[in-house]
Amino acid sequence: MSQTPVLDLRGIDKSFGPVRVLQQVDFTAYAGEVTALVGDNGAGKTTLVKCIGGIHPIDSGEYLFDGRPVRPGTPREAAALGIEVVHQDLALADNLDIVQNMFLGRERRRGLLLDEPAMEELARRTLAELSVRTIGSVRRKVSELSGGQRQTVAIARAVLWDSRVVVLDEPSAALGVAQTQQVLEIVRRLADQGLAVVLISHNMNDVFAVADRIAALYLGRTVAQVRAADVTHAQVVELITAGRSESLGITG
Ligand SMILES: Nc1ncnc2c1ncn2[C@@H]1O[C@H](COP(=O)(O)OP(=O)(O)OP(=O)(O)O)[C@@H](O)[C@H]1O
Repeated sequence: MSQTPVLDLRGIDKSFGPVRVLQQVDFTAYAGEVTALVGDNGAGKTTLVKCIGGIHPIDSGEYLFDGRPVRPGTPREAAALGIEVVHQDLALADNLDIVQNMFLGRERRRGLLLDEPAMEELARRTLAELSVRTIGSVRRKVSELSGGQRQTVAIARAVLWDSRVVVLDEPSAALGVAQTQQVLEIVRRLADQGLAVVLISHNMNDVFAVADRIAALYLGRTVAQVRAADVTHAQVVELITAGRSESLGITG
């Protein structure tokens, strides 16, 4: 494909002290596609995502955004590029309402005052574009929401800012079947709206339900970047657990 990836990381190394967590990792993600990032516990998925999102500086390697070299050094710098990460803990403030959470730290102001009507309207519109079902009033406290609704608010907060890339770290980890389904529908919709979506998941059903591409890490190394349509569940499980899939001709 001749299309330039939105995210293109090449030969990324990252160590914490003596521990080499990422070694020569390659990772690409394209606009309009869901790229699943898979790997066993400790494979380095979260670390890679934190490098992408500006939380961890990479030690070496190339980081291209729209084909241009970048080095986001903080989440704010990543956000300025249009990269948003929804972390596993969601980082929502329970005692605040949905609007306050969505604009936390990036509030809209009119003069000295907060522009509540504008924030409310934008929150409502963004949620309506995403939500499978209604989430109720945007003035509900986040503590009142279900797990799926909380995930929806966290995703809505991430896409509020003309984002180009949204990274979701295990969005369905704590959800039941119906809520997982809703979140997956949102994930698909984000890609259909033209975002590059990166989805970390351990659940092969979720991966195959929404992913266009699959990138597999094994012990901190990239072992495959493939189209989901070109591989089977069994092959991906083999990549995750053994770092190779004989039938793909990858030697690991
Ligand atoms: N700040 C840190 N200091 C030292 N080691 C770290 C640090 N962060 C992560 N690691 C180590 O790096 C390795 C990769 O961790 P990471 O959380 O990226 O894996 P993961 O693939 O996201 O795993 P999981 O699926 O369990 O979340 C692990 O061995 C972990 O102990």
